[in-house]
Order: sequence, then structure tokens, then C-alpha cells
Amino acid sequence: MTYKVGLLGLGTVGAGVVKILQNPKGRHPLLPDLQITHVGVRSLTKARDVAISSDIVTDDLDSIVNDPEIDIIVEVIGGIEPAKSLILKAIANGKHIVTANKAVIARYGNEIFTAAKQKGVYVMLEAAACGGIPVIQALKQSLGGNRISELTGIVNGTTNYILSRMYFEGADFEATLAEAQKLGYAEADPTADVDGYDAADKMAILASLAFGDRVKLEDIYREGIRAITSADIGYAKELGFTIKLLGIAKRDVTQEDSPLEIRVHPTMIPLQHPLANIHGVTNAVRIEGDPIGEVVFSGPGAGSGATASAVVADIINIVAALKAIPNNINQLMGCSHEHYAEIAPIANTVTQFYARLVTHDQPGVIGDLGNAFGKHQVSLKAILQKNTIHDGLAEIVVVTQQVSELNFQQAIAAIRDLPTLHSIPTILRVL
Ligand SMILES: NC(=O)C1=CN([C@@H]2O[C@H](COP(=O)(O)OP(=O)(O)OC[C@H]3O[C@@H](n4cnc5c(N)ncnc54)[C@H](OP(=O)(O)O)[C@@H]3O)[C@@H](O)[C@H]2O)C=CC1
Ligand SMILES: N[C@@H](CC=O)C(=O)O
Ligand code: NA
Repeated sequence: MTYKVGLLGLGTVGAGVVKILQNPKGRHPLLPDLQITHVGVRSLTKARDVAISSDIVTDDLDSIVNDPEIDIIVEVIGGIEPAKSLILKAIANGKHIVTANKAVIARYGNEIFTAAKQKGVYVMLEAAACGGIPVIQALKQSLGGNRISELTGIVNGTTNYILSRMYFEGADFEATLAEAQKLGYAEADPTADVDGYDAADKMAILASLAFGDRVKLEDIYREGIRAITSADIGYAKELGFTIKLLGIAKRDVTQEDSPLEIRVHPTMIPLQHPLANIHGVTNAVRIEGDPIGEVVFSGPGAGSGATASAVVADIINIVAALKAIPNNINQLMGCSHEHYAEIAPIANTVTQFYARLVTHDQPGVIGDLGNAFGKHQVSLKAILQKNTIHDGLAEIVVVTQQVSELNFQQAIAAIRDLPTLHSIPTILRVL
């Protein structure tokens, strides 16, 4: 039996999907059972880098999701609308969904999965988090016997590409972002990558699968990478660290009903940590579970072929499940969470901090800083004072011991009031 696929979007990911399906030799034996019968795009005149008959390409995407012949809709147009409405219409019409759209799933997953459950259809989303890395399948299936206590990852390829180039080559932020866009890594609006929104979307999805409760996007503490400068990268190197945009989700599994800690922010990572050597567009997710211990997945987090690999895997899974159990949903492929996780406030986080401060270069500055930190129970692990930078100003870098976020922020508020302080250009958390 042939399964008919309606493909919404023929950009970076959509074109990658077409290329795989057009060349099935040596790949999974189910691939020849799939046929892309319709492709939906915005522009009918744009040049495409895949050979596809213009007869099946349309700009009327509603006609695809309403076509009774189509079994599976692959949504790779991105953005919230019309993607969300098209997914919901397709579900209402009894079609199975494969999507790479973390923005829609992170915001409307509740509505979409509830509708899918009612209609008895699959919504598959492997490409929506960490591109080609099969981490969603691992969380839904392979790690099902574990109680997960921590999931930490580099989940955005664009920012990892930028930070790696800044670290190794001293590359310029804007120029490197433009390259990431050209390579097809960045979102249509790259502020989603740079400001951590894309990573937060992915962490909402990954954490809900890892910890068993849905996560509201607005509950995730988020910072992007705009504040990172070559000065911070230089200090990171000097102190034996690198800087990565991390998503961190953890729960104290020894305490019943303990809240979930979940945050996305640039982080100083010691060079010996498994995530420190993940460079370029590569993503990695480190999961700690009982009884497995530590497991690390890494691979390409963005790009045409890598992301299409995940999309096609989802399509194959649906087809295999339909062949095996046509009228029932395979529970290992669904998302059945009904409750929202209780999220710990960021003020409760306990972590180390790095701060780069610019002060007036005069006697007593270090004492003032030490007093302010000490008064708020913030112990320092390292302090670096550089030569006067210019015009009577000095740069001082501190790394704290493990402290509570609340105490640290109170100390910083007190330091901002010191007459000897000029500015605090960067504050980073340290892993
Ligand atoms: N690029 C990547 O590496 C990854 C992307 N993703 C996700 O995959 C999805 C697609 O990304 P990507 O392929 O990069 O995006 P592109 O911008 O390259 O492609 C989007 C495609 O959707 C079509 N499209 C967009 N809006 C509309 C609309 N309103 N009506 C009709 N067609 C529309 C475009 O048509 P036209 O070509 O005519 O303009 C284009 O073919 C996004 O959700 C993204 O987050 C996930 C993982 C990695
Ligand atoms: N823009 C995203 C694409 C994949 O999800 C990224 O850079 O990771
Ligand atoms: Na993935």
C-alpha cells in the first residue's frame, strides 16, 4: 500500500525531505511506500534546488490539508500561523502529522495533542528539538525505564555556531550570524535563535518528555547570547572555561513533588565537561537518569539533510505503526501528558556566577566588592584584576562559589550602588 504525504513547505527542511524520498536506495525499505502527492509553498515562481513536478506544487495549503486522499501531513513551513491552523485542520480531517515546528508545539502542544488524541492520529516531532539527533524518540521510548533527574543541552545550532566561531577565531557576531542564516541554520527571524527563544521552545518540549508534565513556555527563565563579548571569551579561556547557550532542566527526584528547575542562558562550562567540546552547528543533550546514569546524545542540530533525516524517520514510524496496528495508537509514539509542571522560581537556583565589572581604579574597590558580596553570603572562588583599561577605569572579574541566585542578585544590586562602580557589562552562570 502507498501512503500519501502532503508536504507543507519546500525550504531548507522541505527540500531535504524531498531529496531523501526521491532517492530511497539503501535507506529504509518502507520509503518506496511513500509518495509526496502535494507540496505547499508561498511562492510558485521561486527557483527550487529540488526537481519536483510543478503539477503537485500549490500555494493553496488548505486544499492539501483538506484532501481526503492524503494520509500524512508534513508541516515544515515554520512560524505560528498558518502552521498551527493547518495542523489543527489536518488533525480534524483525520491526518497524521509530522512537524519540525517547535514554536507551535511549545505554545499550542496542549491543544494539538488533545485534538490528535480525540481523532486517534499521530503528531510526531523529532525534528523539532535538536534537528537530526534522535533525542525525542530516545525520551519517548528507549529511556522509558528511567527516572530522569537532569537534562542539559546545547539545543540551538545557530548560537553554538556563533559562539564556537567567536571562541576559536575571534569571529564577529553579526557576520557569523549572517553565515548561519546562509547555511540554513537560523530561524526565519534569527532573534529567535540569538535571544534564546528557540532554545526555550525546545527545552519546553524536551523537559515535558523527560519529566512527564507539560511545561509552560512563560515559566522558562531565558537569556540569549547578545551580551557575550570577546572580552568574556578571553576571560573564559584564561579561567579554563568555554561559553555555550545551555538549556538546563532538573528535578530533585529524591523529594516527592519537587518543582522543576528549567532555564536557558549562556553558561560558562569547564573545558573538561562533555558539553564543552560540542562545536559549530552540533547540538548535544546530556541526560541523567536512574538507573542508566549519564547518557549523552550529540549530532547536527540544524541544516537541511540532518533535519530531514528526523522528519523522514517520523514518517516511517507512522507508516510502520499504521501497518502493524491500523486502528489504534501506539502509546510509545504519543504524548499523553495532561498536567503542567510546577516550576521553581529562578531566585531559588543555586549555581556559580561569573561577573565582569568595570570600576573606577582607586584604592578600596576590591574591599567594597568583597564587603557587598560577603554581606549577602556570596563567597568568591576567583577574582582577577586587570591593568587599568582606560581613563581611570579597571576591569575586575569574579567567579563565585555555589550561591543562591537571590543572594547573588541582592549583592549585585548593592554593588550597582557603590560609588566606585562604573558598570557591570556581563553576568554569566557557571556550570
Ligand atoms: N532549518 C533548520 O535547520 C531547521 C528547521 N526547523 C524547523 O523547520 C521548519 C522549517 O524551517 P526551514 O525549512 O528552515 O524554513 P524555510 O524558511 O527555509 O522554508 C519554509 C517553507 O515554508 C513555506 N512557507 C512559509 N510560510 C508559508 C505560508 N504562509 N504559506 C505557504 N508556504 C509558506 C516557504 O515557501 P517559499 O519557499 O515559497 O517561500 C518555504 O518553502 C521551521 O519550523 C523550523 O523551526 C527545525 C530544525 C532545524
Ligand atoms: N534555528 C534552529 C534550527 C533548528 O532547530 C537552530 O539553530 O538550532
Ligand atoms: Na531531534
